[in-house]
Amino acid sequence: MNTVLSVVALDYPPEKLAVYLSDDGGSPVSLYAIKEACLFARSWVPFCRKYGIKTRCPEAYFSSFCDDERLLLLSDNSRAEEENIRSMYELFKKNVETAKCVGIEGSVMQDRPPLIEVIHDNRENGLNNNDETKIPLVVYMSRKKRSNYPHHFKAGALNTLLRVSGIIRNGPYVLVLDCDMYCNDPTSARQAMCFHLDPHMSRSLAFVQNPQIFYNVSKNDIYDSQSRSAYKRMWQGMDGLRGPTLTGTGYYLKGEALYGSPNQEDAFLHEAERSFGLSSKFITSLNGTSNQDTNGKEYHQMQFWKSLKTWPVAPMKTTQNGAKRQIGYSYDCLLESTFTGYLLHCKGWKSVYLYPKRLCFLGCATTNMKEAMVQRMKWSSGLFQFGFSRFSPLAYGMPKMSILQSMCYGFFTFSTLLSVAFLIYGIGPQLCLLSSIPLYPKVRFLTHGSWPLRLYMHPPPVSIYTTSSPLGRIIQDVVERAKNVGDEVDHRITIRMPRRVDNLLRHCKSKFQVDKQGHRSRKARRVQERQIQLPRGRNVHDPLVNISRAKHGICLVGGVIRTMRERMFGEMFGQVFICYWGLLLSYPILEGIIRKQR
Ligand SMILES: O=c1ccn([C@@H]2O[C@H](COP(=O)(O)OP(=O)(O)O[C@H]3O[C@H](CO)[C@@H](O)[C@H](O)[C@H]3O)[C@@H](O)[C@H]2O)c(=O)[nH]1
Ligand SMILES: [Mn+2]
Repeated sequence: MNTVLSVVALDYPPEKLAVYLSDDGGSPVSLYAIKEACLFARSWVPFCRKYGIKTRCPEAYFSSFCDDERLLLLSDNSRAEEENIRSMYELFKKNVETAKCVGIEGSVMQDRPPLIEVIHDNRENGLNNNDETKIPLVVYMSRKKRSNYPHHFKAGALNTLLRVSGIIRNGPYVLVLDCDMYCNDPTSARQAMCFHLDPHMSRSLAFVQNPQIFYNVSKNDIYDSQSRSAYKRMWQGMDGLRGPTLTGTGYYLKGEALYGSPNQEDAFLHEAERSFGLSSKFITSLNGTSNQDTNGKEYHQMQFWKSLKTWPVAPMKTTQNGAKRQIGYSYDCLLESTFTGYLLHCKGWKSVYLYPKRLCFLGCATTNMKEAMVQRMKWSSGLFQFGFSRFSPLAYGMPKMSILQSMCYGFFTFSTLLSVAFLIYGIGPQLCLLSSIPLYPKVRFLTHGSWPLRLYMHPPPVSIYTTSSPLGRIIQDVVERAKNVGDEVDHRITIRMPRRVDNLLRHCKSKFQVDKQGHRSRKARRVQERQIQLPRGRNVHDPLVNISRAKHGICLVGGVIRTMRERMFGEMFGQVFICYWGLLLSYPILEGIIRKQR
């Protein structure tokens, strides 16, 4: 509910804002929680507006992370008010946590009817409310589910949301936010609108993407949650082409982009019924005329869902030559966001990367190795499937976008194949060391692989030099990048490679797995994050990781003894180094395995 509260409090005219919660679990507790959250929001939002509070996610605001903000903003007089709000928040949390005790059903039914409920209607008391106390429209939605019927996971939920929101308020721009993220800057919508309303780019701009950054990443970031290579480099680079790809959360999308092509003068509305099906309400909303008063009762009725004609299969549009074309979020790939973003780029839409100093959105990263692996596996298998589908960037994408852009997409989708190279790289040099077969030129440093980059060490004088002189800073930057490459190589060998094997072992078929949702306790997460947390019980990765470590160790010891005996220091230097670093860098995983075995 913190996600909802943080967007309800966005610094944007409340009458132009509508917040929809899609509860794909269909849990009565969520419905109860959002009602309670709305009650709390009536005090929380005016409080935030009054004191210009930046962190409008209450859990974050009342945590120790925001001590400075609280001290800066609040004078002694307002302390009492803040205490009052805090106790209201605690009460809200307690009510939700104990909801099951007061008879609210906690279990989730597999087969269930759709439900939509307007939780807060900002028009019910007329439009003359005091702006300070007004909050936007809040709607709860849970779509129909049948256990024997595909629901298409998040893409299905998003398409239903698009239809529902199209009929209720029909906002032209949509912010998609996962339930494990929150809005960290109330001006985020205004920032995005600067791009969307810019006359130079608005006609072809489909979405403004924010990076997906997590608040609970420790200094070591052992699970690589920051995805630095993506958010700090690749997305910036793609911004110079047609823009970064869609990352699934924290983006402001122009709804129209999903239905038509850029620079099209509403042409997609001709013969709209043929194109979008028989929902007259939805057609009206596409014409931009639907802006109904929300009458809470109306949405309880099945009639509403009937009029909506929710898409059971991929939403289709019939083009002028009679061919069917998919619209909305695509169901062709489990990574619905990246894939839909790619299709938008293929149609000629552009995107923008927004990476402000104060991040607009913050999320909760995975907290143990199993979760991290499951998530990465979902991404890699989704991308792999996409790369080899008929929509492959190298076949379908190449004629529709620039070579550079299709190469970027090609890199995402085929980088899974690099694991084969890394597998060879992680076995070959070590075994050759053991058998005294030199692979690298005699200590010729900058010629092969990433191992020389890892030579970088950080003694104090080097640190002082690198931080105090401009040249030093450049060197430091280069070295940081080199280290990142090194980390990436190591990450591939130690984490991605076993994951691929695991993926293959698990019936060679991709499966969508949802991670544990919600915001985790920051403190608990920080403590955990210092050490790798391996899941309990036997895991298919353990033997692989153990074999890999044992091989590194044996090859290192055996290889060094042999090198010394045969006096081949120069020839074997590179291979000895690889073994040494391999062992050293995988220490956290070894530690995790040992701790788990104990
Ligand atoms: O059947 C489903 C499955 C998921 N979700 C929602 O989708 C979001 C993302 O799901 P999550 O399990 O958190 O996936 P992650 O791997 O953490 O998500 C990353 O990867 C997804 C693509 O698989 C992107 O869409 C996300 O934005 C990105 O954060 C969450 O809000 C879920 O509630 C649904 O609504 N219905
Ligand atoms: Mn998530």
